[in-house]
Amino acid sequence: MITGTGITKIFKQRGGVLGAREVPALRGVDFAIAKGGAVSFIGESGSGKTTLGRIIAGLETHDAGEIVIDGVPMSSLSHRARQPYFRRVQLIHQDPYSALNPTRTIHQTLEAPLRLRAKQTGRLRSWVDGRAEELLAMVGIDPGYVLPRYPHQLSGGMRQRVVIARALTMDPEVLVADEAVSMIDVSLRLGILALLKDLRERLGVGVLFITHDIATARYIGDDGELYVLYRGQVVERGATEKIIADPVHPYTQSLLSAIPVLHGLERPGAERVVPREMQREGLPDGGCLFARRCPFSTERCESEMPVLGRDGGPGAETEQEYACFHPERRSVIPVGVGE
Ligand SMILES: Nc1ncnc2c1ncn2[C@@H]1O[C@H](COP(=O)(O)OP(=O)(O)OP(=O)(O)O)[C@@H](O)[C@H]1O
Repeated sequence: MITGTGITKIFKQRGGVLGAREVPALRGVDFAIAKGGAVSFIGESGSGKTTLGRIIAGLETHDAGEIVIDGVPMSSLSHRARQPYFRRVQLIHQDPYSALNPTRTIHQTLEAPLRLRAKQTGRLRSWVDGRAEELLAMVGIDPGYVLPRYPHQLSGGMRQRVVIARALTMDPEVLVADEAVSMIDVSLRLGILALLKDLRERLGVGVLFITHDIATARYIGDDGELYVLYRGQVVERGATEKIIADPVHPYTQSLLSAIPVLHGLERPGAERVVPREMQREGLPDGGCLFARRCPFSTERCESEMPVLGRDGGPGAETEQEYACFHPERRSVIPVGVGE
């Protein structure tokens, strides 16, 4: 189990004439990823998804908050002592082209981490080659074909499978898949998503899926949890299917309204939420982060920041949380014709 409480990250960007400026990438994010669970973080570009994934994988520091892995708060450990914990979280890079060293064969790519793993777990070195073959077979590629080859000799889809196999060398509990299919050919995407789903079922490995695309979040974690991030804040959280069917936050509703309708098969939902153009000047200070774009915002939204709250109170049957003063369910998703 991996949990985060109040995860906050502020980047200092060197500005032009105005000097350095602080960019809050994450504003007190709470999350929990259970073993074998599927959690998706969704949000538009700049919402803080990648930063959060990197923090969870131990590749980025945070300014406030706590990450707890298997009951151990990471802040209580030295940098060195944290490493075995962060080994349990492996990041799958979105770009399979730059993620693999072009000068190494796939055999060499897998051999190095497997040797380390053999040492850590007291196995013989002879275990390494067999394990490399096993992992490649597990991700659906022929070891005999792939092992002697260099990355440039493989398709994007195959490379992404090798990247996943490499992540599995460390026996992770959680795979962080950051836009894992965005850079590979559309025709190969479903195969990679199906593989991640399969690994969840077969190995019980948890998947943290980071995406701007609600359809992929739905595919990978239809039984999981969805977190909707907007400008570093979780604005809605709950069971993926529930949020997709019944979004409450206007930002989530606007994301779902943007899903294209399949002509002849679907018709648009009864309502559509279209965000207003963002005005650069006068960004809300202290108010709801979405207020200036929200078609339903009121004076209160401009001056007070809503916090994530539970629907129906503690113990409510469905646990859906949202940060909005004017929650209203709107049926925005396309519905099948004849339903
Ligand atoms: N190394 C960095 N230095 C300064 N600012 C950064 C850095 N990394 C991210 N940011 C800023 O932090 C905010 C969140 O970025 P992040 O990449 O986490 O968002 P994202 O939701 O993953 O976006 P995308 O989908 O475009 O990758 C953005 O405003 C970004 O400009």
